Order: sequence, then C-alpha cells, then structure tokens
Amino acid sequence: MAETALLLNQGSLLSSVHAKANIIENANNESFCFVADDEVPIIDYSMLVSADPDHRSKAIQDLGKACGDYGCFTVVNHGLPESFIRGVLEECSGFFDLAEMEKTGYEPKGPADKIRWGKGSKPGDKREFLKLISHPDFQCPAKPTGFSEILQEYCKRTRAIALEIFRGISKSLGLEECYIENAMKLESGFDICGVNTYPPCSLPSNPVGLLPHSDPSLLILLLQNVDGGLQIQRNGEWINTNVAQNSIFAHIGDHLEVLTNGKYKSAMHRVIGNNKVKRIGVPIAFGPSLDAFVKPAREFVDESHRPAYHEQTYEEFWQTNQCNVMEGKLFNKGSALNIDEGLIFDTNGRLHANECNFVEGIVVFNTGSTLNKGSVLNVDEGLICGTNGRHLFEEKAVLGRGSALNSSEGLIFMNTKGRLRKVE
Ligand SMILES: O=C(O)CCC(=O)C(=O)O
Ligand SMILES: [Fe+2]
Repeated sequence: MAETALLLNQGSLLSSVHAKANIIENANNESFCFVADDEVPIIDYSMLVSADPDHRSKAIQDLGKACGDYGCFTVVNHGLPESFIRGVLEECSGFFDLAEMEKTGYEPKGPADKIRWGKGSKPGDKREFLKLISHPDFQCPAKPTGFSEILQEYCKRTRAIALEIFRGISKSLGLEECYIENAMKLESGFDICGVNTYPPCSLPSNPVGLLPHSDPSLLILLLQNVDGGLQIQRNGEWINTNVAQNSIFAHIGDHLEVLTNGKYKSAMHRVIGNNKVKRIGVPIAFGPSLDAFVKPAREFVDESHRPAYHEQTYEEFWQTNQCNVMEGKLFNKGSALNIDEGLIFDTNGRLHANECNFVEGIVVFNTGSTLNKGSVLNVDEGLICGTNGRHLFEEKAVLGRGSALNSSEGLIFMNTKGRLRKVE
C-alpha cells in the first residue's frame, strides 16, 4: 500500500500528507493502529458499462467477488472529470467555512427535517456534518453560492453510476439486470447525501474521527479529499482503503445485506483522522424507495438459508431511526424491538438468524433467557443491554477482533482476547 496519502484537490486542502504513517507511528499500540495488510478491490467502471460482453462479464465477476469478500470496492474510470470532483470538494469545504449562524439554522428540529447540520458529540466522533435528502427531491442550503448547484449535479451523475453498479450487482447475484432497481423501486429511491469535515487531529491522542458503524441503504458512494483515513473491517481486522486520486469508494449498506439475506454484507467502517489537513468526505447513500418492502428476497432463501433479517418498508425503518440518519446500524439506541425467543444480534445491534447458537462475533439471546417478548433493548456500539431481565450467554462464545462489549445492568461481558466472559 502507498505510504503517502495524497490530497486530491488543490488550494487550502493542498499538499501531500503521510496520514497512514502518522497514525501508525503515534498510536501507542492501541487497537486502531493495527491495520491488516490487505487491499480493497478495484472495479473499473468503464469495463462494467462496456459494449464488449467479455469486458462486462469480467467486471461483473470482479464486482461479485468484491461485494462477497469485502463489502466494498474502489470505482475507477467512472467518467466524472477531475476538475468537477475538485469543484464539488471545494464547494463542500466552503459550506463549513460559513459563519456558524448560517449553519445553526439547519440544526435538527424534528423528523421531518430534510437538511440537518451538526457536530459529532461523542468521543471518537470529531465530525461537523451536513446531511440532506438528495433524491427524489434534492434539498440543499442556499449558501455558499454555487454549492447547491454543483452538489445537485454531483448527486445526479453519481446516481447514474450507482444504477449501473446496481445492475452489475444484480447480474453478479445471478439475477436479472434490473432486479434490484425494480424490487427496491430505485426510480423513487430515497437517497441521502452527507457532507462531512474532520479537523486535523492532534496525535497521539485517539485519532478516531468517526466510530465504527455500517450504514443504512443499499450502496454508498464516497468522495474524499484525502487518500487515507477511511478504514473498513474485514474478517475482524481493519484495513486501510486505498482510494486513488479521482476515484470513488463504494461500500454496501445494511439494506442490501437484508435483501440478499446476508450474501453481500454491509461494510463496517470508521474514519481515522490525520494531523495535517482537514478531511472532507461526501458519502451518498442510495436507498430503496420509502414504500419498498425490504426483506430477504426469495432467491436467497431456502431450507438451509432461512430469512435472517427483520422485514419492513424503508419508511418504517426510518421512522424507528429518525434521529440517526447515516449514523449507525439497523437497530440504534432507543429502538424498541420485539423480542422473540432466540433472536440473535451481532455486536453492532443487527438482527441475525433466528437460531439459538453462538457464532463468532454474534451475541445470542437463548431461549432460557428471561428477556421476553416486548422487552426493550438498547443497542449501542456493541453494548447490548436489556431493560427488564437477565441475559444468558454461552460461555464459549468467541467475539471477533474489534468487538467492544461493556457492562449492562449488573452483568458484564468482557472481550478479553476475544473471549466472552460473564461476570455475576
Ligand atoms: O466522512 C467519511 O469519509 C465517511 C463518513 C461516513 O462513514 C458516514 O457519514 O456514514
Ligand atoms: Fe458511514
């Protein structure tokens, strides 16, 4: 992997920065400094849309492997001009340069907000962010001049790229090209564009800029001004994403995981800051239509692959996760879940198979548990706690590296060397 993280645009965000080297040298051996020697697959978009069937079929094969093995990939040769990308990043940066009073008008007021601005409030969330609905009705702050226009154009052009990727993904799953598009009613897909900035962080204190999470939606395309900083988790280990100049990072969202019944899993990711430059990240999350019913498609369900996810419309999902736009997991803190005997959650609070076994990285409420139907669970960053009862966990459960379990209501589940331990 390249040691040098290149800045992708010019001007105030200019020059090159050794972000990766700084992080590793200064991180005091804490968990974030361990980065596996692995690289994110690259998808050549021009091959994916090629008229040559051999090129296209090779690209589809690569795409399927990337989705199945990594849950993410870097898109190159997507056709967006470099000057256009630079312009988008500059205008996004310009929004954050506005006087604070221009931005506070977009502070969240209620679930109907179409534009939200705010700052990360948790330790490990150093972002200032703007979130807006980019489809079906594009919403954007009017200032600075030119911001809305270029961002709208970017969202439109990126959407066209995302649709081609969805066609490739459908084919890679052995389905009709338009399968995902039709099943998820993407013509009226609910897309959210995020614009994030992270100040340079003072190392060697904890440099996490955004805590580990997966994103709702089907697919996320992310533009960033620095090559370095975004990490994804694979097989329990963090790997750096090597996003070369003018390329776009893509990762799978939770709802594609649901639709494929876990065949293509959403990518856990986080942002590590650097001590040189402010980072700009522009993720667009392409989601189903609000009225699309998202559940494991029958093509992915059989005797040995039972439906492993909750079924709901995309709108129902947002209704129970209103305040967490682009910030987390399918089931966030405060979600009220109806618990059936034997439901399984992974350490990110995602609902898994309805079986009573322990699997690596998965926490199971077994049938002997006094967590009853109707219990409310608060799920937060690997912390799983019941508000009305005991949890029974198998002693032999093993957690994947990077899991963080904490205390809950008198029971502590510790992740010491990856082993789950129950403390009375
Ligand atoms: O800002 C970034 O680079 C990534 C942000 C992200 O993962 C998110 O907003 O969900
Ligand atoms: Fe994210």
